[in-house]
This record gives sequence, structure tokens and C-alpha cells, in this order.
Amino acid sequence: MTSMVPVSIASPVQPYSNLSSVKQLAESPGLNSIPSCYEYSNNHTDDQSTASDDPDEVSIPVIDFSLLSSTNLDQRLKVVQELGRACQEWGFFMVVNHGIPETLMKAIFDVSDEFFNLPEEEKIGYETKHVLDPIRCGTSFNASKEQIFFWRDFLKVFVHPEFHCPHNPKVFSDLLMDYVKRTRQMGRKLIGGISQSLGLEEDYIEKLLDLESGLLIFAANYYPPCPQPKLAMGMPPHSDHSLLTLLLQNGVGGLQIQHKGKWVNVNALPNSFLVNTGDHLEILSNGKYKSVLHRAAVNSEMKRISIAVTNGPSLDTNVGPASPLLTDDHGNEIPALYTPMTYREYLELQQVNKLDGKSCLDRVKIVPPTPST
Ligand SMILES: O=C(O)CCC(=O)C(=O)O
Ligand SMILES: [Fe+2]
Repeated sequence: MTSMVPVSIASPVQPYSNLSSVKQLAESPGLNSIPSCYEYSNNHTDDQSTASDDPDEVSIPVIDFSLLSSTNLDQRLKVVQELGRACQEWGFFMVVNHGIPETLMKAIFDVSDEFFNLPEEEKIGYETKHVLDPIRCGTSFNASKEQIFFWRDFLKVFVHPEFHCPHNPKVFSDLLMDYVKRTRQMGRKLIGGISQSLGLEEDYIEKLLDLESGLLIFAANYYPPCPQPKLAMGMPPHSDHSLLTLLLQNGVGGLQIQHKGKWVNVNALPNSFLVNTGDHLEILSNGKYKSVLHRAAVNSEMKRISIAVTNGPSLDTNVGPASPLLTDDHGNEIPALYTPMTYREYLELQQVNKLDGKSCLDRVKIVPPTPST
């Protein structure tokens, strides 16, 4: 069997292959410190607070999903307002009463875990080459571009409008299809509520961004136990490219979001979904609903798996701020703050750069001219 350990422990900085897994490194016998190329905290002094700080845990807004289908209009209006507030004040909320069976949620974790446990040789076929390849497997974020690696392996699969799935484990495909069908419905309903919270028709975003052919990416993140968790980082501060991301974690915390300029820990109620706003909602809402910065810390005790489904526009829809949001109540024009771009172009732009805060979104932001004096 060929060795796929990314770096030798004796000589840490070695040519690195995208295929290598940090899982295999973490399982090397006697590993009690991390190679220097994983020392995030020592190399990001510009990131004012690093994972070595211990952020507070906060209560994030909770949305009762069942109320979005309520026939009681007052109840529905109330939950739409709550959704709008959660998007505007947090960019993050927890969804309960979503109707997705607990057994399916558990099965998705188990099958993802099984995938990461496949021999490295088997995962080679899914080496990450191009951001638009429908099945990609790798480590860190974009290991060919990074000097400091993240303590994370990943699998990313395009599951809509075309459904893809690795051949192994054998049960993956049926489970994933069911999971995607249900999370897609949930995402569309939430986006409908968010559309209304912006004062638009419920199906406005759906139609404008052609969500019938919207791109959904299933991402499983695997963070093995790390001998020096305060030095390493599972995923650095970033915003998601999506409209909305639906996230689950295997009961092990680690997700942190930036709220009012401070990093805070978020933990989900059992069987709830964590939902965050992405860059395309920020663009569409002309900056009203900002995408939220988040990151994943690691720990020394337990492996952590998170499962994200990103809900995005169709790849070829040009997305810019929604035109009804560019006029105020008095009919005055509001300047568009983002340059329209297709989702395809946006994904390619993100991939050629390092994952770095909101740097991709910054490239489509329009800087207003400074008033001449
Ligand atoms: O593991 C987590 O909690 C965060 C994952 C994440 O941010 C992502 O997949 O984009
Ligand atoms: Fe993310």
C-alpha cells in the first residue's frame, strides 16, 4: 500500500499532494505534536483572535420550520419576520421541527464516516482537480495554494441539478438521494420565507435565480482529533458562496461564527439544523443580509464530522442585487453594491484564491466613489 501521509513527522515540510489525508497523519502512531505546516495560530497573527482563544457560547435564533407552512397567516408572518431578523442580525440560525427523520441524519453521518475510512487508494479517483468537478475529495481547502494547511479532510459532491455520488460505500447513493431531496425542499421553503422577509414575493428568489436548476453541493468535513488543537485550525474564517447553507454536526462542537466583531461558539440543539447565509444572499439582498464569517476549531479528543448542503443559484444565472431592492419607499434609486456575476464564475474565482475571510465577495463589491469636495 502506498503511503499517503501528507508530511513526514521527522521532516515536516515536504511536497504535498492534494490526495493526502490529515486523517492518516492523525492516525500515525506516536503523533503528539503537529507538523509546523499545520500551525495556523503561529502564522496568522493578523487574525486578531485565533482558535486558541476560548470564545463564549451564545444562543442563536431558533426558527420553527413547521410554522412556514402554517395556514394561520399571523403565525406565518411572525416566522417570516423572525427569519428576516435572524438573517440581518446574525446570518445564522437553528432550524427545529424540520421533519427530516433523525435516522436519516444519523445514517448520513455514518456513511460519510465510512467513506473517509475507505483506503486512500480508493479515494484517489476523486482527487480535487477543478472546482466544477462533480465529486471531489481532498484535504485542507486548496492544498496546492496553501502554505499552512487546515486540519480537515473533505468530500464535495454536486447533487443537484444532476445527482452524483461516489460508488462506495454502496448504500451512499440511496441515502444521499433521500437526504438531498429533503434538504432541498427545506432550503427552498426557507429561501421563500427569506424572500418574503425582504418584501418580495415568496417565489421571487426561486424564479430569479432559477432554483429549479439550482446547484446544491453536499460537503462532508472530517476533522480527526488533533494533538495540539489550539495551534491548528479545521477551517479558517470564511463565508460560504451559497445563498444558504444547511449544516449538521455529529454532536461534537467546533463551529464558531463572528457576531458583532467577536468569535462565538455555536452548538446545535439535538436534531436541529444550523443554517447560515452565504455570499449570494448578500449580493441578492444588496448587502441587507450579509454572509456570516465562520470557522471550525478542532479538539484533541474526538473526531468531528460536519455535513453541509449549500443551496445556490443555477450555475449560469447572472446574480446581482434584486431590482425591487434598488428603489426606496419614496421611489429614489439605491445604488447597487455588487457587480453581477454567474455562480459558475464566482466558484471559479473563489477556487483560484486562498480561502480567506470574505475576499472573494470583496472582488464583486462596488466601492462607492468618494464624494468630490
Ligand atoms: O465544520 C463546520 O462546522 C463548518 C463547515 C463549513 O463551514 C463549510 O463546510 O463551509
Ligand atoms: Fe462554511
